[in-house]
Amino acid sequence: MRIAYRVETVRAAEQELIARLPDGALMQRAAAGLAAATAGMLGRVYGARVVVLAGSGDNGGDALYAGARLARRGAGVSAVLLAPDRAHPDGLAAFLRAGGRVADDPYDVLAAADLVLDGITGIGGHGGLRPDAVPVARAARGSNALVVAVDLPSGIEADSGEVLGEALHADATVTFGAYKPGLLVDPAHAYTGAVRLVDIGLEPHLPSVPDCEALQHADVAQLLPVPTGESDKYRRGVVGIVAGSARYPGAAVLAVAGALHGGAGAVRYVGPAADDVIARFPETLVSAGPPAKAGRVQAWVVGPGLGDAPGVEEVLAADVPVLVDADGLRGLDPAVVRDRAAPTLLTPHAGEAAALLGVSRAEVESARLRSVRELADRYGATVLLKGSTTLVADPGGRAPVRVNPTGTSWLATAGSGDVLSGLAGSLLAAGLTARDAGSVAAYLHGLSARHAANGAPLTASSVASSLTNAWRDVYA
Ligand SMILES: NC(=O)C1=CN([C@@H]2O[C@H](COP(=O)(O)OP(=O)(O)OC[C@H]3O[C@@H](n4cnc5c(N)ncnc54)[C@H](O)[C@@H]3O)[C@@H](O)[C@H]2O)[C@@H](O)CC1
Ligand SMILES: [K+]
Repeated sequence: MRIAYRVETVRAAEQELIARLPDGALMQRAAAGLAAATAGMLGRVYGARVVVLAGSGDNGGDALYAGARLARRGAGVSAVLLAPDRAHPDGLAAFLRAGGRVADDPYDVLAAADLVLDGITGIGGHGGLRPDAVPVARAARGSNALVVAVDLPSGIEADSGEVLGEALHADATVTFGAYKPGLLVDPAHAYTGAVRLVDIGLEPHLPSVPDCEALQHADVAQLLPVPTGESDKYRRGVVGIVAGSARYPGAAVLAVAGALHGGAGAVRYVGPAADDVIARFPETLVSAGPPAKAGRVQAWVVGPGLGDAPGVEEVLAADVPVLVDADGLRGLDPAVVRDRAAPTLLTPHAGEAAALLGVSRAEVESARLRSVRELADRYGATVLLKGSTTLVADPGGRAPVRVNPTGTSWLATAGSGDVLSGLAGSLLAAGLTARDAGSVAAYLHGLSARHAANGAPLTASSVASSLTNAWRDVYA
């Protein structure tokens, strides 16, 4: 599991740790880790041209101390001080002692740099880069140098993953002590490049429950339902799919395809696309009547391609977990969802989430963490917000928000959400909690898309059929 903590928590842990260490020791740990990681990226340190962008806080201090270490190893290191009279005094002194130089002209040194250390702001920065830092950041990004963010890319919001102004797009980020939510969640995540965590001994001082977490292969392998000797198709769980319409029969087929790959013992389909579903997947149990008459299921999926057809409230009246997606989300009444005793999982994309929250789509996309938490609270339900970094939140902030790390932009294709809903519904029927079902489904779905795309456009059908490989991948 990759876990992330908000700034307040990181600072509290740092204070505890600092109290037990000699003055400045923690910053030295950070700088040593940063210099080692940077040296690895450079390959050859001796003779390399490094530029340190140093802001006025401790983030600049980290960068200056790391610059000093690189200078001692023979790199030519120049510092661009964004606030010359407020630069970290001890860091700057160490930097100068090691042979580092303060640049007369930032643009000259940046044009010739092999590597730039971005120490403008770290966890103390808010509101995007200040106007005077913007041209320097742009020149760094416009050069041929590798840009390495110190702790986090300057200009992003560490806690929320928002980018409120301009930020410096890094090729890699070296972060200290713990991941921060903004390193995992878009849009900020898109600025980080590969993220490396440097251990500074913070872990024992951090609480056991983080703010965000991202599953890894091993976590998913543990959560996936595996049949045992006593299993039969009913004990493995039956998932019911209420989807499709005369206009959108394909959504039914894709949701069923996802469900068949999700580990439930059987898939029931209820709706007008039964012929299409059977033609493609003869193993599906189909029925034309209302959901209540379809036979027992352990979870329902309702919504993909449903159009204006009714049926959502009827499904929500069932006493089993229900996943509501797509058309099923339109005008969904929070009171109806809140009154349910069994779990509910809502799976909106940004546009659907915006409609439910009564805000613009852009607002949801720029503040994904806040939006998913707000929706979960409003509906008293687990919410999976689809997108570049899919998020899964439980209501009441009880559990860390899950951030899916496997997404790929190739997934932005028609029908891929239908596959996801069937897959997650199948996992619900197999007995996973809404939060686990949603996050495991998002993980497999992203992995499957990477298999299916392999560097070229994919189709939703191929995402469904590659799910088998994604499962194997996770177990391997
Ligand atoms: N507390 C500690 O012991 C440790 C802190 N560390 C480093 O310290 C950093 C936090 O240091 P600080 O709390 O001093 O904060 P930062 O260095 O992140 O930034 C604060 C400074 O930046 C200015 N600033 C704020 N927003 C800005 C903006 N948008 N544009 C330009 N300037 C802006 C502020 O006026 C302030 O002077 C961490 O990110 C990490 O790099 C590490 O050395 C590990 C140990
Ligand atoms: K930074």
